[in-house]
Amino acid sequence: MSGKRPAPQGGPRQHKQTKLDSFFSAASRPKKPSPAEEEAQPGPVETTKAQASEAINPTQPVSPSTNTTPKQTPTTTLTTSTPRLPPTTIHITHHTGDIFSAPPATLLIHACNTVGSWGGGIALAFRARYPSAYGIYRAHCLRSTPNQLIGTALLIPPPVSAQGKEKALGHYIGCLFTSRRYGKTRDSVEEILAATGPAVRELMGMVARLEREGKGRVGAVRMCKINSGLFAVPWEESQRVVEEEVVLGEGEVPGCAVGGCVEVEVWDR
Ligand SMILES: Nc1ncnc2c1ncn2[C@@H]1O[C@H](COP(=O)(O)OP(=O)(O)OC[C@H]2O[C@H](OP(=O)(O)O)[C@H](O)[C@@H]2O)[C@@H](O)[C@H]1O
Repeated sequence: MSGKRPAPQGGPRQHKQTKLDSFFSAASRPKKPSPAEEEAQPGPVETTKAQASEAINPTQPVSPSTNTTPKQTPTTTLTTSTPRLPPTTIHITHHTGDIFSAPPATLLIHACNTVGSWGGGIALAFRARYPSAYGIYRAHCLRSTPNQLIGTALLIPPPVSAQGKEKALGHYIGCLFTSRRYGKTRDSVEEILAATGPAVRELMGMVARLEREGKGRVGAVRMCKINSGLFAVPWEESQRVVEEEVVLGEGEVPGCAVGGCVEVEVWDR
């Protein structure tokens, strides 16, 4: 079940980004090689960082290939005073209840491994409720390597033609690839946190792109306490990364943002 993988190394990436570091970090991530040609999946959407693979069905994905993330430019530009669009950040509010009770068009976010398993924790609940989304997630994982997926995201719009129940829920599913594997071979806390910021940022950019292209509209964003269960990362640390290290630039801001802020409702039972 679990892939064999050496125990997490003791020297994970340093993790003390500033907002500006974070602002540019995602854009500098290595791009995936050319996208594998893919069979049309029955489910809706998918995307990886540099995967230009769209074309799954009418709901269409959000390909990051035309992502509008700021181009990687010499770091010297960081200090220029050229006015940019004011950055947008994420603000978390806490709620008690069932995350799945969300109205249609809500984006539900959870953390995932990169090997294609929704086998435990809230992922298992996602799998039961959104079987076609699980199929898309799994196929997506099988087309890429853990190192290609880590720190990326997958946005799965509600199915247009799948089973009635899942379609009726009308939820967007947001997968954050925050650990390469799961169980005992999951990534270290530091690695998971280092992957969380870029994955959240990419997901927000995917939503923005989807909306810009007229392919959908996210009304609200809900998230579980990502990484805090089976991945064993204290919730406060993930919260800090999401609120302090994710800075959205031009083209990365979902339409539900208000006043330079995207509200992410964190739901816990
Ligand atoms: N049914 C339910 N309804 C509502 N809330 C539920 C719930 N079950 C748990 N929660 C809460 O949801 C938060 C996150 O806790 P989780 O342990 O789920 O996720 P995580 O982000 O730490 O880890 C990700 C890996 O867990 C999975 O399982 P596998 O690796 O496949 O085995 C994935 O696939 C990944 O790999 C915690 O606040 C839990 O209290």
